Amino acid sequence: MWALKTSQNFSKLSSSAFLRSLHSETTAKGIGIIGVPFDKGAGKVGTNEGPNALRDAGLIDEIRDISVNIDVKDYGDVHYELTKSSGRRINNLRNLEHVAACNKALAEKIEEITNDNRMPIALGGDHSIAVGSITGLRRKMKSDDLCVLWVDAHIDLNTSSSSLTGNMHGMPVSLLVKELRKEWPTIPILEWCQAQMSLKNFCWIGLRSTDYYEKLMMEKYGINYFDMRDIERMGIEKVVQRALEKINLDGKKKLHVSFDIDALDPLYANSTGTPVMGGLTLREGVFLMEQAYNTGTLSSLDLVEVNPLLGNERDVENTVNAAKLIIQAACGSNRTGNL
Ligand SMILES: NC(=[NH2+])NCCC[C@H](N)C(=O)O
Ligand SMILES: [Mn+2]
Ligand SMILES: [Mn+2]
Repeated sequence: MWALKTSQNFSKLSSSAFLRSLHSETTAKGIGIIGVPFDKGAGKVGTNEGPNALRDAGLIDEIRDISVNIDVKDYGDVHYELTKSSGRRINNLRNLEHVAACNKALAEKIEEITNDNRMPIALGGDHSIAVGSITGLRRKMKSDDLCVLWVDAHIDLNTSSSSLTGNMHGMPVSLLVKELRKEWPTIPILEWCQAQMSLKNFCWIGLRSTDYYEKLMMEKYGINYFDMRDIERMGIEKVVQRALEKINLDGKKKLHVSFDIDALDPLYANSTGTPVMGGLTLREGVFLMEQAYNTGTLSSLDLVEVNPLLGNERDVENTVNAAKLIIQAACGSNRTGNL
């Protein structure tokens, strides 16, 4: 009896020591959740309800449950104020003043979270929030230290003049990269966003809907992408490996994943504003994120475009659950259980 007790204690102790050592290698820091209740970049209302739908479904506690070593802090939601709003389109941009103000506030929050040595997870919100999220991350880095995996049905590369909708969730990448800076007029309220990334540090996975101008840009700049056909041909594992080789061959860069929930097939995530049939399965989405986590370079995440006002009750539940699984995978959750 005594012997049994001792050996139990011993194995308990050694396994938690083992876990600690594993974690200090992979996630040396905690996690910082920031809600971005924002829908002014989208054509439909409702993504502003995304962060609370995820919290109400137990996201924060479920991340805590992944492991005793996980330290999660919820930084609450981004708030912003408009000094004045014309309420009109400016340069074809819908709600520009809101997009500018919200993203400026978000960039500051992301900077604060990274200063606290935590991995920021931004809960959208529509995809325009990637502007603030990536700008905030980049503040403490050199131009080439960050690479981005953009998981999406869309490429979100429109500019103010090419966009057919004026919705800024279709434009975040073109605001972030230097190659497309000349395509933009000077917009003083966006001056804080410095467009210093290079397209060569981006790779897309899951594409199946691009506009004509976006396709032209893909050709012109030889953009890195793996569309649904590539996933069909190679399988998700190879696709993610190749994508990471393209943007982070030596593994020295930090990896940001910008995950638009519409990358998933509407079967799993129908509660989103611009669903496109023929997307990733939930298993592929989770596996992709597990691979990203396993590189040990994953340092931030956006999970965007969950819209609890769209679809029926079942759609909302599925979409929120899918988003939670993706986020948990980014935090090191293991599908066969965690110690
Ligand atoms: N983040 C998104 N869901 N983007 C959808 C963009 C759709 C379309 N390309 C547009 O510019 O409006
Ligand atoms: Mn999309
Ligand atoms: Mn998107």
